[in-house]
Amino acid sequence: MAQESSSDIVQCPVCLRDFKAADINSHLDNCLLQAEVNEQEPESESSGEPPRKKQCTAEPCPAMSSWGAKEGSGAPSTSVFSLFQKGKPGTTGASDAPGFFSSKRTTFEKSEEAGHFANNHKWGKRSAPGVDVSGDQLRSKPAQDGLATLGTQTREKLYDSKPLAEKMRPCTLDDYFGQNKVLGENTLLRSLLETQDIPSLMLWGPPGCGKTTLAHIIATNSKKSGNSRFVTLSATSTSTSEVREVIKQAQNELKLFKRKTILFIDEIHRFNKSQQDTFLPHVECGTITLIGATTENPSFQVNAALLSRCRVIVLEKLSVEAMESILARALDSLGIQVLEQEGDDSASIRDISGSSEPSIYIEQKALSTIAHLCDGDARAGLNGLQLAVQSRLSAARLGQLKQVIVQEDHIKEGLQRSHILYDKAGEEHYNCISALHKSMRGSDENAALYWLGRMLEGGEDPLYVARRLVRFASEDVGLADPMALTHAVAAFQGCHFIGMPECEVLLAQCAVYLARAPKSIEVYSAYNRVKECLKSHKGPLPPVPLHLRNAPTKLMKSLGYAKGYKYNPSFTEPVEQDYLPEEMKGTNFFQRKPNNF
Ligand SMILES: Nc1ncnc2c1ncn2[C@@H]1O[C@H](COP(=O)(O)OP(=O)(O)OP(=O)(O)O)[C@@H](O)[C@H]1O
Ligand SMILES: [Zn+2]
Repeated sequence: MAQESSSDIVQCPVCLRDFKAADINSHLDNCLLQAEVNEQEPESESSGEPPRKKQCTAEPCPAMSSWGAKEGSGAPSTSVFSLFQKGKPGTTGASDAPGFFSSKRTTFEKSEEAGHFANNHKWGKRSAPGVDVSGDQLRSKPAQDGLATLGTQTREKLYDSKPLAEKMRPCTLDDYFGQNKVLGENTLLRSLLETQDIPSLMLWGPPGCGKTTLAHIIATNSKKSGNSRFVTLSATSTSTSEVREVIKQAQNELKLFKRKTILFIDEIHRFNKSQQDTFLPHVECGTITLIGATTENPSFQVNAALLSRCRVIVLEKLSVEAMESILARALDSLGIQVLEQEGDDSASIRDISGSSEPSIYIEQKALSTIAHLCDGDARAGLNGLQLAVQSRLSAARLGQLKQVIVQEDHIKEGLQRSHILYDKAGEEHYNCISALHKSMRGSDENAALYWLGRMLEGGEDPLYVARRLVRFASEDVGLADPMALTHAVAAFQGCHFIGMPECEVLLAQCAVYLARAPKSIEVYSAYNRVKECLKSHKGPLPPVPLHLRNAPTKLMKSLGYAKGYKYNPSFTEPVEQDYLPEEMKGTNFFQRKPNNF
C-alpha cells in the first residue's frame, strides 16, 4: 500500500492495491483479465489460497458483494468485490461466513424454478398441485409442474445446511409480502424503488420482518440497472478500518466508473456513534447511499446527524395474512401439498411423486398455526415449518412410509418454545415495563398480568421487574396502602431466593396486589415539589435554624446552637415551633401551589 496520500494515487477496485492514476488503466486491463481467468478456474475453497484471490473469483449472489465476512485467515479485508464478475450460478460463496448474501441467490434461483407465483397467493384458496380436493374425498391427479421433481428438490431444500428462510429470501417486490403501509401501491418508497431513485434509508423493524430482504431486493434491482453497486456490511463484524476501505472503494468507483455505491449495514445500531460518524460526509456528498437496518429505535441508537440524512422506514411485524402468503410460497417451492381437511389419513392419498422419497402433505390447520405462532417473524415461521417437516420425514423414512402428513401438533413441536418477540436489551424491554406500570396505575389487574407474562416468558430478569414493583408500591400506592411496599419488597426478596420459573407467581401476586391497591401520589408529588424548590432556589440556601441544631460542645452552645428548642415529649400541650428556615415560613409542599416557588 502506498503510504503517501497524494490525490494521484487511486485504488484498483478489483485487487484493492494502490496505483498512480496514470497507471491505473493499464493495470486494470491486466487485473480484469486475471480476474476472468480465476473465474474459470475450479473453486479453490479449501486450498488455503489467500483471501484476496478469492475475492476476485467468487461471486455468490449476482446482486451483491459481501463484506466483513471474517475468514479463518483473519485477513483484514475479505470483501467479495464483485464489480467485474459475471454471475456464476452454482458456485458457493467465498466462505460460509455469516454474510447472508453468500450463495443465497444461487440456491434461491432453484427454488424459484420450482414454483414462482404472484403476490397475495394464498394456500387456503388453492388446491395443492397434484391433489384435487373435492368434497370429503381426496383424489389424486397426475403431478404437474413443480411436483414432478418433488423427491429430490424437497430433499435438497429441507436437508441442506441452510435454513429454509434464507433459501426463500425473495429477490423481487412481487414476492415481498406485507409491509403495505410503506411499500404498497402509490407509496413514496415504492415509486422511488421503481424509478431506481434510492435515497439513504434506515429500516427499523422487529426481527424477521423483512429488513434485510428489502435491501436484498433493492440490490437486485440496482444490479440490473447497472448504475450502482451494492456492498453489504454487518456492524457486528466490521471494524472501522474496514469501513474506511469500503468508503475508499466507493470513491474510486465514482471517480473511475461514475457508479454509486449502495452500502447496506445490518444491525447498524451496533456501530458506536463515532463509527457511524465515519459515513456522514460520504452520505452527505452522495458517494454512498446508505441503507441501515436496525431492530432498535433509531432515534436512540443512530447518530442524529446521520439519521437526518436518511429516510426512516418503519417495518412492522408481518400480519398473519402476509405470513400465510410467505408460507404458501415456500410450500410451492418445496412441492408440499396442503390438505384442506383434517384427519385424512395417508392411505387415502396416492403416492404421486413417483420417487423413492415419501410425498409430503401438510394440514391447513397446521399452516394456520405457524402463521399465528410465529409472531410476525417470517424467519421463525419458515424455519419452524422446515423443522416440523424434517422431523416427520425422518420418521417416515424409518417406518418406510410413502406419505407424510404434517399436523398441528408437529408444528407446535417445531415452534416449541412459543415464539415470543421480546428483546431484553432493547426497546421492547422498556415498552413492556412501561405498559405494566401503567396498567397497575390504572388498576387493570388483567392487563398488568398480561404485560408481566410478556416479559417473563420472553426471558426478562425477574429482579428487574421486582425492582419496578417496589418503586411502584411507593410512587403510585404510597400511603394509601403502606402494606404495598412491604409486599413488593417481600416479592423482590422472594424472587432473589428462588429465581425463575418458581418466582413468577410471586411477581404475579404482587402485580395484582398493586393493581388492586388504592392509589396515592401524595408523598411522591410533595417530594417532587421539594426537589423543585431546591433546584429553583436563587442564592445561598438558608441556614438551618439555630434552635434545630444539635449542640454537643460548649462552643456550639455558646454560639446559640439548640437555644430555644422545645423538646416535644416534655410538653403536654401541642408545641408551637418553626421547623422550616425563616425565609420559607408558610411553604407547604403538600399543597398544589406552595407559596414560595
Ligand atoms: N416481507 C417478506 N416477504 C417475504 N419473505 C420475507 C419477508 N420478510 C421476511 N421474509 C423471509 O424471512 C427471512 C428473514 O427475513 P429478513 O432477514 O429480511 O429479516 P430482518 O428483518 O432483516 O430480520 P433481522 O433483524 O433478524 O435480521 C427472509 O430470508 C425471507 O425468507
Ligand atoms: Zn487490480
